[in-house]
Amino acid sequence: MSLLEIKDLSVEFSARENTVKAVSHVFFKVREGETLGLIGESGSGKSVIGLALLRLLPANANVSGTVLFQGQDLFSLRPSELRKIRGKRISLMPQNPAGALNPVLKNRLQIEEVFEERGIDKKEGMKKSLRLMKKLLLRDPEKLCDLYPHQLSGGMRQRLIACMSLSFEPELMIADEPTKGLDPEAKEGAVELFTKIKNDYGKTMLLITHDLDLALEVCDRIAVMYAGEIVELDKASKVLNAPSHPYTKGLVRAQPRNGLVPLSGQSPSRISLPEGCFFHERCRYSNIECFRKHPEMKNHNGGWIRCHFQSLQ
Ligand SMILES: Nc1ncnc2c1ncn2[C@@H]1O[C@H](COP(=O)(O)OP(=O)(O)OP(=O)(O)O)[C@@H](O)[C@H]1O
Ligand code: NI
Repeated sequence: MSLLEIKDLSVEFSARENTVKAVSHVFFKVREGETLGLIGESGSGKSVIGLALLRLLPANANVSGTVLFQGQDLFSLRPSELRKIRGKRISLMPQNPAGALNPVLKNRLQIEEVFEERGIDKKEGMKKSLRLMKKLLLRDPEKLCDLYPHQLSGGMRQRLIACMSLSFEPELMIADEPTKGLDPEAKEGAVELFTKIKNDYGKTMLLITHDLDLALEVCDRIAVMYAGEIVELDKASKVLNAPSHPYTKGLVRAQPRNGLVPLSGQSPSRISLPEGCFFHERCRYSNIECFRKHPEMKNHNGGWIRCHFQSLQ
């Protein structure tokens, strides 16, 4: 069964006299126990999806579509009902973990405060967090709790936040750019961390990342975003080792291990998107049809692709 189902999700931001189309007609399901990756270049709409489904976007965001969590429509919940889900049944590890911790509070107090805010006994919560910290590769967690956030490395901070999120036993974890700003060693640690969260705790995850190595190691399936829409969705190994969409091919070739061949050109303006395929200007296969007609998502070798010429690839 799908734990999360997103149907026709669109997000527009009104900014002065313009409208920015951040996310357009996104569909996907995340099955119980599955890790779905969201990849795509900066500005493609990944974080906005994570924030939209928890209704955490600012007031100038116009959101449409349906988000079902265990069959329950999150967009029709009252704020009090949503608060019971947010941070507890669905946890979000934000894009900037440093910003998620208060710099003047020792780690122990941060953890206790998070439990208090959610109406959970802080001593109980602390015990649970410490147990998780031991399991999730943090040495000497007691000592770590007596330090301030800035005394921890980026990787340690991330583990601390992961433990805090996991202690609420969320059914779904959303992690936004968990390896951003980490050094190579900490990045490897993050792969280990998320693999453990997935395998030992069987968590269902939505993993938003630029880090294709992390995505390949941890994700079961991957959705590739371009200019606010999904252009390819398939098993992780297929998307990253044998991509079908010309954009995904470019993204994979731009990886250091594949020669760092950059994808030329820029993604289109989100204020006036092209009529045809959003990728046509940068695509080496494009022709007149791509210029005129916006491609629909189609089945392709068991996955999904938004391209007029998938049969040629
Ligand atoms: N509050 C906002 N007001 C106006 N536009 C916004 C707002 N938040 C996001 N956007 C726009 O929405 C689009 C998608 O942004 P988003 O942050 O989801 O990208 P992303 O894929 O997460 O990028 P990155 O990889 O850099 O984190 C961008 O064009 C961005 O400028
Ligand atoms: Ni983002």
